[in-house]
Amino acid sequence: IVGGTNSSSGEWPWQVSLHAKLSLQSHVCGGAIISDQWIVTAAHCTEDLLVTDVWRVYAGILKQSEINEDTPFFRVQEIIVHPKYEYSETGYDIALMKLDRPMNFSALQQPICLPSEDRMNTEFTNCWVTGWGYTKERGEIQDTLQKVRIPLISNLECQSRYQEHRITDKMMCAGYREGGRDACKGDSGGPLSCERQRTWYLVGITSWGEGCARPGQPGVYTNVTEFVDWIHEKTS
Ligand SMILES: COC(=O)Nc1ccc(-c2nc(CNC(=O)CCc3cc(Cl)ccc3N3C=NNN3)[nH]c2Cl)cc1
Repeated sequence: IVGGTNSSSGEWPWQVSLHAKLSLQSHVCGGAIISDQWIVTAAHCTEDLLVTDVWRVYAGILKQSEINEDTPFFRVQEIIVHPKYEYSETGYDIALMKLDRPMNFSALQQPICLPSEDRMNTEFTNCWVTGWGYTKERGEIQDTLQKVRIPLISNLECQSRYQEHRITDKMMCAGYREGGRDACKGDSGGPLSCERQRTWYLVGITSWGEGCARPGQPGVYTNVTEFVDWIHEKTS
C-alpha cells in the first residue's frame, strides 16, 4: 500500500495473508474471509501454485512478524479459479479457496459481506484498500497491515487512463488523479472494502495497475458485484 497508515488490531478482521511454503515460506497475496470455510482472492495469486498443500492461510493477524512456526494457520482443501481467467489485465481475476476446516469467528477474524447485485459501485463513498504490500514500486513487504482510503472512479474515466487496455464491467477502478495513494506489489488478492450504514462490503479485489500510485494510473480491481452469483454457486 502506497501512502497508507498502520491498521490497528481487529480493524480489518476479514483480511488474510496467504503464504506459500515451498523450500522457504513467504507472503504471496492478500485475501478476504467471506464465510467460515471460504476465502476470496485473485486468480493470479494461484498461478503456478495450484497445488493446495503449499498454501497457509493466516487469519486474525496484524503483523507479519506474528507469524512463526507456532502460529496457527488454515490449510487449503480446494482452489477454484474463475474459468474465464487468463491474466489480470483481461479480467475475471478472482479465485476461491476452501479451508480444510471451518474457522471460528472472533473479533480478530470474521467475514465481510458480499455486495448485493443491484447496488451501483459509485454509491460507495467510504472505500479502503488494505494489505502488507510494498509502500513504493521498489519496496518490500510491510510488517504491519497498511490501510488507505481511495475513491472509486467511473469505468469511463478509468478507460480514459488505460488507452491500451479494455476496462470491462467485470473490473472497477479506484485512485487519486494526483496519485500518491494506491495498492502495490503484495497487496493483490486483498479486499477493497466499502462501508455503508455501518456494514462493510467486499466491493473489489486488488488486481492490477500501471506502477503504484502514479498520477493518472488508478488501481484496477475485480468488480465483486459481477461475481456474487458465481461465488454463491461455487460456495454453497
Ligand atoms: C518476502 O515476501 C515477499 O517479498 N512477497 C511478495 C509477494 C508478492 C509480490 C508481488 N505481488 C505482485 C502482484 N501484484 C500486486 O500485488 C499489485 C498489483 C497492483 C494492483 C493495483 Cl490495484 C494497483 C497497482 C498494482 N501494481 C502495479 N505494479 N505494482 N503493483 N507482484 C509482486 Cl512483485 C512481491 C513480494
